Amino acid sequence: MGRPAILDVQGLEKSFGGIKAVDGLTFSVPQGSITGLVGPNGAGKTTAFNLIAGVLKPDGGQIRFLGRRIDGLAAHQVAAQGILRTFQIPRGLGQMTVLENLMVVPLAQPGESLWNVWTRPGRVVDAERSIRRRAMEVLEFVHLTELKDELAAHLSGGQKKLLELARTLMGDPVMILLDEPGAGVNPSLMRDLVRLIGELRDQGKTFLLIEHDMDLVAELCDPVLVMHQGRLLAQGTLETIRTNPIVVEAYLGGVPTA
Ligand SMILES: Nc1ncnc2c1ncn2[C@@H]1O[C@H](COP(=O)(O)OP(=O)(O)OP(=O)(O)O)[C@@H](O)[C@H]1O
Repeated sequence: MGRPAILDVQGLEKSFGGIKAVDGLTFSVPQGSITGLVGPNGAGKTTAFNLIAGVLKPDGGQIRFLGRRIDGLAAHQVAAQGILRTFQIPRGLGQMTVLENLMVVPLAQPGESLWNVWTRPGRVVDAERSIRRRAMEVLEFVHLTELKDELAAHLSGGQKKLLELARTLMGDPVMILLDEPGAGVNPSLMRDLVRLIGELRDQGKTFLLIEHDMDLVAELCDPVLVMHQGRLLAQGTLETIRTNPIVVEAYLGGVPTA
């Protein structure tokens, strides 16, 4: 018996003009897993992520999270259900400190409503204090406390990846979608990132991650889902998919011949 699915995707479809980026995609993500989503360039991985996260609306198909339909919900509604995806730190936030980057994560906070500012200022101050406390806890967890006053733009590639993960943790997600966590990360920070993802999984969180670095996939992911031309081509452990001739063919087809 496999682990129960936390996320279930059925027949998902998305076209851009004449291009079927996601074309009948069906897969599920086991609860408590670190599931890898791999595939050659243009396979549709990023589009699939954006459909799950509510950044894009599907043309067809269904997405269920913990048994409830989430396809077609807006990103903030998907986030409220417990799914958060990492985004590159937007350029504007580069000029804010690491701590501020966490404090401005849009959470449903009473301070957001002007009505509360006028009628219950004390509550707003309390909310800000608790956001700050939470941000400091998250920074401690990802080992960025010492850099809390540094501008985000000054961080290294790996530190930015930690900050991206930290921003999702502000919302205490059930499931985290990680977009190429290994890209541009030096080996020592990579160890930190791998350890943190493992710890968060041990705390009960589920991960779905897009990654091109197969060493990182080998270390972290089980199962691994292979996408090709908008569909699921194969799934299993990395060892089984690596030696699967259909997968090898798909990857070779995607590599330009020099
Ligand atoms: N906004 C868009 N408008 C038009 N075409 C798009 C758009 N987004 C993606 N596509 C196309 O959809 C297909 C799938 O792209 P997608 O970025 O999802 O693939 P991917 O597997 O994430 O690729 P990579 O590994 O290179 O990031 C590609 O042919 C791409 O050119």
